Amino acid sequence: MSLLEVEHLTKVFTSGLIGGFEIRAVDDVSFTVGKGEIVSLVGESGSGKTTVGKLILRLIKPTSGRILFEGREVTELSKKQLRREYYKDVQAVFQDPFASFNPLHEIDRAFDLVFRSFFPDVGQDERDEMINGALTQVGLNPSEVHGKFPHQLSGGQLQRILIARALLVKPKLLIADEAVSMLDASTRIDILNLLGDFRDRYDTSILFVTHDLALGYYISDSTIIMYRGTIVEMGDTEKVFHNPLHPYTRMLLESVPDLNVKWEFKGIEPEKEERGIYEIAGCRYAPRCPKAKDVCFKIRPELREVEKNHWVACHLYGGG
Ligand SMILES: Nc1ncnc2c1ncn2[C@@H]1O[C@H](COP(=O)(O)OP(=O)(O)OP(=O)(O)O)[C@@H](O)[C@H]1O
Repeated sequence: MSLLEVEHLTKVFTSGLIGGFEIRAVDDVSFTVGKGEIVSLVGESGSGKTTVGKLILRLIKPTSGRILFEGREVTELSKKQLRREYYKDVQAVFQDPFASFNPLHEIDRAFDLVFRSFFPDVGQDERDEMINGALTQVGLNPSEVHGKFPHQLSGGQLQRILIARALLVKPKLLIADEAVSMLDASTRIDILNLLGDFRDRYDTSILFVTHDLALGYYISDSTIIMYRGTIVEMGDTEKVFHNPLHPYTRMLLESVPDLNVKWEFKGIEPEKEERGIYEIAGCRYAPRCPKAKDVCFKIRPELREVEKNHWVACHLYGGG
């Protein structure tokens, strides 16, 4: 049994009040995260990555489908079970560290809820020791953090504090949603290394949500490529990156800026029409796909295992 099993997960939002249309932000998505596995969820803006993370965290409810954590249905947990049990096992770090702190409170207050919820019996000395240990582990000097307000620290420092807080709980699963996107390149690598180190030490599983292919490749064992709410390709990271099969994955990989290539103006792509995309019965990528055939617009291709631990949803690979 995997630590996390996501089965046929679907989330439909209604957009706009008058003449509103439905957005199938997550559409029949299934995947697993094993114990100690780092899985990247990759896709461009609007592909549904954050919605998947929010559904797993039970911040929103699915329209249909199941989320099993250690075999237990997450959608059926009560608020009390979520607070007391689930969030002890599943923690998250989001993109914008500034948004996660109250600007009027000293940084130290950020740890209050963790201690109230998960370590209510810990005394002040032990609490200080735990916090200082966690801060040191993420490369911070505790004396430079205590008593400070958020505006007195950099984005990188704040993000490290949030990671320290999440890891203090020693969760079984960490959802890192664009957790390093706002950081400069060297801090970013430090934090990625920290996450990898934490996985090695505590066997923590990580769902690493990113639009950045290079970061996903660097950190993850498995990769899931999403396009407009659907999984188009997934499997061992090495296989997905070195033998990409779906035309969308190939296009994404070809779009990664190369240090040897200079910018050249090629015109501005017109904005994509959301409404049309969600009404396509077949592959959502068909309108953009240079290889699309008639069947691609009509029938949704199923994910097929094309080699061991490598799945692709594309009619070019018999995905009908
Ligand atoms: N609460 C909501 N109400 C209506 N539509 C929503 C809501 N949340 C997300 N969506 C829509 O669902 C789709 C998927 O959004 P989501 O934030 O999951 O994508 P994403 O891949 O995480 O993108 P980004 O990288 O830009 O955060 C988008 O079209 C978005 O506009």
